[in-house]
Amino acid sequence: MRSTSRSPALSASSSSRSSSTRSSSPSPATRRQGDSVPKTPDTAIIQIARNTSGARIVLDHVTKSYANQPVAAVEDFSMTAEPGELIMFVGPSGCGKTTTMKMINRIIEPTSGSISIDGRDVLSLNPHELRRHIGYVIQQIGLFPHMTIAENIAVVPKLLGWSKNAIGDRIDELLTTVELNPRDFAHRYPKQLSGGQQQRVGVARALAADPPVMLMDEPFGATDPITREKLQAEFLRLQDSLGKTIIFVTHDFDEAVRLGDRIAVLSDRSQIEQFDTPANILASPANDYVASFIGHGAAIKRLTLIPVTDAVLGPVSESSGGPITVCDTDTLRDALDSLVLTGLAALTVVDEARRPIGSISVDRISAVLGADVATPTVQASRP
Ligand SMILES: Nc1ncnc2c1ncn2[C@@H]1O[C@H](COP(=O)(O)OP(=O)(O)OP(=O)(O)O)[C@@H](O)[C@H]1O
Repeated sequence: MRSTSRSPALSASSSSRSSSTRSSSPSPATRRQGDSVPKTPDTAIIQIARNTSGARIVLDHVTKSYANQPVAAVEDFSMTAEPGELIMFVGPSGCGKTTTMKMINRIIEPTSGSISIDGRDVLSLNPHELRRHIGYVIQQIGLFPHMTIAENIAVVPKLLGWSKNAIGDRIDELLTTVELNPRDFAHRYPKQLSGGQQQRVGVARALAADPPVMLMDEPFGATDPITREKLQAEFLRLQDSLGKTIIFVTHDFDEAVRLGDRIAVLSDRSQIEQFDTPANILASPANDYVASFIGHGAAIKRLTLIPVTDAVLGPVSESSGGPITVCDTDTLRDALDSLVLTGLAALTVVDEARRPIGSISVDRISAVLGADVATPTVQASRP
């Protein structure tokens, strides 16, 4: 099931889930609709929110059984996301990815098990407050159509009682961060933006209160492949500087490989088939299920993760010395693309100052993947 189009603010204000006080809170099963919402934020939430550069999330034996369903949607799920990690949930439709993720900000309440953020039991916190401090981005974006872009981004900071000036500064900063000029975009309405631009605003809005945790449910799924790739690249740059702890749900294994620090490959009821780095999963799938999920082209996918300098480079004399070169910051996949496109046997690898440091060929790329290819053992000269 895909997420609803509720924004963090909307889900906070329209949710019928109850609030509860810390430590003495009832279990999820006994929380009642209509419990009062504390006016002042819970101190535990303030402490979580203070840690803006990423929090540790622990899910411990979490199960979710929906009413009248014969089997659990999520069964006995345990996982730890370290501070600043970008964890990808990948699995087929209906396997429980979204349910698992939505239990972290309590849009969905677990049936049993515990979830903590930086050691604080999420299930004992006020869910409305909690959601204001967890960024949430979804495929359907969920921008409020009757609000300008600036007003959309301002929703959560307003709820948190920020001053007008602080909110204005934050809007400018965030729009600039997601590469939308505030002067051009702040006063437009969502329908006056392209899908990709709206998605950027969705990310900006989720970041508004500088949350330590972001939950992202197929955020780029509705965009065309070119926009999607651009949004992914921007998002990676952003995450490099922000270092949030992110749980990111996707159907797309290639997206998981491209973005994730670690990937959880899930099967029915959110059973973890493998939880590891993209490189390790591609190199050693844990079982047939994971291998079939990776699909064809595992070798090519692995090349996208390996820098060209991991190959034993040949002497520069092996390459044509022509104008087409490969940078030492490129991946082996980039090098392979260039070799295929030029039809050359080898290409020169250059450093940042464009000085030749060696050459790369298809054989040398294959050797990195463990293929038994005889390549001369001349080491590249490196400055
Ligand atoms: N509110 C609900 N009531 C009953 N069953 C539900 C509800 N929400 C989800 N389910 C069921 O729980 C299972 C997991 O759903 P979930 O949306 O978490 O899967 P998913 O992996 O995110 O799927 P998709 O990739 O298609 O979004 C599915 O079998 C789904 O039909």
